[in-house]
Amino acid sequence: MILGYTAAQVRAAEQPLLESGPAGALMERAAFALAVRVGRLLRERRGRVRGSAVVLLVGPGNNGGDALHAGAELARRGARVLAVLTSTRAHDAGLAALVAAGGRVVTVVGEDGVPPAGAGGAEPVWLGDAIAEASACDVVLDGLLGIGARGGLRGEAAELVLLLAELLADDAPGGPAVVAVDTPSGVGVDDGAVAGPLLPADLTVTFGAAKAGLLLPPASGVVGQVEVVDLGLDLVGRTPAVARLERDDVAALWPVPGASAQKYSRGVLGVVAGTAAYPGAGVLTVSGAVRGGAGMVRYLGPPGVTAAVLSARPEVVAGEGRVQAWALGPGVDPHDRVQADRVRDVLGEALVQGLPVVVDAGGLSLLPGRVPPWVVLTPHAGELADLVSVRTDEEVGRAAVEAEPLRWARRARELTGATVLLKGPTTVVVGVHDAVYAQADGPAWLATAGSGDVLTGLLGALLAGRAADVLEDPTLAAALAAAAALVHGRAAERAQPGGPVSALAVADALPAEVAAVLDGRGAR
Ligand SMILES: NC(=O)C1=CN([C@@H]2O[C@H](COP(=O)(O)OP(=O)(O)OC[C@H]3O[C@@H](n4cnc5c(N)ncnc54)[C@H](OP(=O)(O)O)[C@@H]3O)[C@@H](O)[C@H]2O)[C@@H](O)CC1
Ligand SMILES: Nc1ncnc2c1ncn2[C@@H]1O[C@H](COP(=O)(O)OP(=O)(O)O)[C@@H](O)[C@H]1O
Ligand SMILES: [K+]
Repeated sequence: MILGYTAAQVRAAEQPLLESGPAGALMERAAFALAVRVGRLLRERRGRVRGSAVVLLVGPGNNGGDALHAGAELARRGARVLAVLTSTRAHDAGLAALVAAGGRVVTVVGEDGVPPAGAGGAEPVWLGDAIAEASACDVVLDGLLGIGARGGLRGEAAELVLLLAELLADDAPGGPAVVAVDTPSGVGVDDGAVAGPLLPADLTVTFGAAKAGLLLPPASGVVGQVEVVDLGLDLVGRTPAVARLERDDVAALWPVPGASAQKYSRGVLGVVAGTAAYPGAGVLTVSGAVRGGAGMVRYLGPPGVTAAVLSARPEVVAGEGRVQAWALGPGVDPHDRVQADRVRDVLGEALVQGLPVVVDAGGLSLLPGRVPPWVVLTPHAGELADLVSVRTDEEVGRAAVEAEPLRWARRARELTGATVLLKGPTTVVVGVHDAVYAQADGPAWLATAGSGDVLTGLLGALLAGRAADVLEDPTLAAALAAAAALVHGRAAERAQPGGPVSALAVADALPAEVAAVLDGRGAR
């Protein structure tokens, strides 16, 4: 599990180490680890460190200090290192170390070509020249802002990043790798907000612990691979702001049949999905459930859709009967009276009986005022925007939700009482006690019609398999939702690595992905 902490939590955990060790020791350790990692990257790209070109983008604080010290280490190993200062202040010891190691320092600040005070006599250069150097080097280190950032980048740093990011986005492969120092500069360290220009990173080397903003969307889309440098911070007892499950965590959550299992004990899922207008949603939802490992699936819907469901998945049983959980709503047009009433009735009954339920798509507008946390909503951004807008006098649009997914997922949880899984490139789950998960497991190919229906069925199967546990401990609902998002995302990659997938292909890849997750755990 990767845990993400706030800037304040990391600073508090650093404090005892800063007080007990010699001045600058922590930064030197951080910078040395950064240099080792960048050295590895340079060897992968150029065969060796000596002779390679590294450009440091340096801001006013300790984040710039990290970049300068790492640059000094790389210069000692023979790299050609250029530091570009974007502020009138820069970390003194870092500057001195870089200069002593043979690095060059330029500044893009200063009026009329006069170098700024306190920048070690840096040579003034035009912004365009600094950008040309950065775009032609092997690795750019983004050390403009770290956990001291307040809001997005401003001033010369913002201009530099805007233009460089545009240039690198347009460039064919072969441009520099971008390594973010601690965080891509200017991201919301605690909330993953993106306000202003950013340099998307290939790799983020983060110090002490992952910062929450690196895991949360939209920033999670620009961090590249995240590597945590262990600085020995003691974070025990501090509740992380966000968690990201990995395969081992999911293995521990997944219901595995014991030797004496039978289909009913494994969990029966009831599905109400699909209408004459959207029959495929019924097929995809039951496919997610059957392929995801439900003990049994019961389907309720119009005769035409039932026929399609049974022809695609003969394992399904049509009609009513006892279930341990429900999956409701994919392909349900709220104007289709019969199927909409069925969703309402089933939901009402499930709430009375106290059964876990997944509610998706058309089912979201049929939800009563308040529901318990073992009801899991699975909207995409547009559906969540509608849900909030209908229940408040706030006029929320899809773009607003995409800009601040966690904020709006929390709002939806507050308004409904449900556990909320907000789908997107990074899927955010908010559950009981404000537990937050952020999963980024699927390729962008997963953004294809019907793939959300498969997730609904899969999560339904999971809730049915662990229904009693979820009711006893409702915090589990969010963890299971995050687990379903992981398996769903990885199944898409497994279905066609690096290429397009159809929703049904994602469902078909679920058994192999579940087996891979469980590999080594054994049956319990
Ligand atoms: N603690 C430790 O021992 C260790 C810390 N480490 C490293 O330190 C980093 C944190 O360093 P930090 O605290 O100096 O903050 P940092 O992010 O470099 O810059 C803040 C400065 O930028 C400015 N500024 C703020 N917002 C701005 C904006 N939007 N646009 C423009 N400017 C803005 C603001 O200046 P002000 O506006 O207040 O004058 C402020 O001075 C951390 O990420 C990690 O890399 C590691 O070495 C491990 C050991
Ligand atoms: N850019 C992306 N990268 C990875 N996964 C994505 C991306 N965009 C969407 N997804 C995932 O694809 C699925 C789409 O679901 P949804 O929007 O409900 O589609 P549908 O309603 O057609 O089934 C979700 O699981 C979502 O998390
Ligand atoms: K940075």
